Amino acid sequence: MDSETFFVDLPKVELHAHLNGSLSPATMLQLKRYHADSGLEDKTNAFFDEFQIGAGDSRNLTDCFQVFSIAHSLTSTPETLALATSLTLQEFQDDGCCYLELRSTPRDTPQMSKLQYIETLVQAIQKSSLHLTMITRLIVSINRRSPLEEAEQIADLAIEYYKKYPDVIVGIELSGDPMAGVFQEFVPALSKAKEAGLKVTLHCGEVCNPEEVMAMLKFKPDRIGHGICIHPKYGGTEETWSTLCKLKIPVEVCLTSNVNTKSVPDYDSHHFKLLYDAEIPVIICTDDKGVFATSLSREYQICVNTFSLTSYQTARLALNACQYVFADNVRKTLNDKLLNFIDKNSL
Ligand SMILES: CNc1ncnc2c1ncn2[C@@H]1O[C@H](COP(=O)(O)O)[C@@H](O)[C@H]1O
Repeated sequence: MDSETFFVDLPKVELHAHLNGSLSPATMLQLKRYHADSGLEDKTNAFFDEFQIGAGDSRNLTDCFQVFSIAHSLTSTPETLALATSLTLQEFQDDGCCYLELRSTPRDTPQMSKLQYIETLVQAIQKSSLHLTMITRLIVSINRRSPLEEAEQIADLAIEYYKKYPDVIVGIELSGDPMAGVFQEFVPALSKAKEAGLKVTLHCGEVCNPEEVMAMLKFKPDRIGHGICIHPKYGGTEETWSTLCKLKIPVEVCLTSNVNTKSVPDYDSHHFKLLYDAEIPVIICTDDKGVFATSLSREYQICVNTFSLTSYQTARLALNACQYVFADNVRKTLNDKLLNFIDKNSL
């Protein structure tokens, strides 16, 4: 088996993928075509080529948050949102993903309410599950820029939909520009969701803010995203690092996203190695595969090549990731799939 095939064939779980950042150029083109065919206004023409942030791009993490509005303008009706979701799910499956936790921020648009946004995603996921082998679950996102009433509203909707569709909705998360908003103010909304049974993941340490990192770790989320500025070498403190080492909260690691937004200088100096060596659970993820022109199999390949992991270590990485999926009832199925792959390939 050549190495590229190995990384695609390896059954992988994707636990950190923002829907509107995951739209591939092919999906965006289909959405544009849909707009043209149905007479919907397409405001993206002038900006379409600006969507991807590549390796040599001069844009940074702050600039990155502006590009999402390009995708947003193509997913503002229930039909386009459903189309974007089903095309994206198909792409993850084609890349060898066997379980996906898709995340997205419900938003009001002239054509749909937040409630319709969640309903549309749930329906699109359920419909796709009829022909896909990949299992998909949904994490509802709260944007750090949201006013508190909106965060509360989203938490209430997440709880309502979790009760209605417990086999689709599994968690809630906090994301968006890390320079905006104050974590503590979102704690009541997140706690309410947690008490109702939803799992919680937080974007944590994407920029240097040790006080916030401490508050987030003390909140004891089920997972954290990125976890860059936690070790003192990366803008954290002894306290933030020792707390993470003690709590061993699993970290969703997004290599290319961090390199392309210049949150870390290059792959070699990515904090994956520190986390891995400290035996903190790490899950390789894409973040925004469309924006950063990547795929889950490519992220595994980059990780393995950068840190010289053996095929056995690679398979263990994918196997361990299964333990941290929010849908407890599919863990065994995923585990068995990986063990089968390891066995079949004599790893
Ligand atoms: C690069 N690192 C990141 N850090 C923080 N938040 C991010 C992000 N990448 C994406 N998002 C969040 O996901 C939204 C787009 O998908 P949805 O409209 O929700 O599907 C962005 O607007 C931002 O809030």
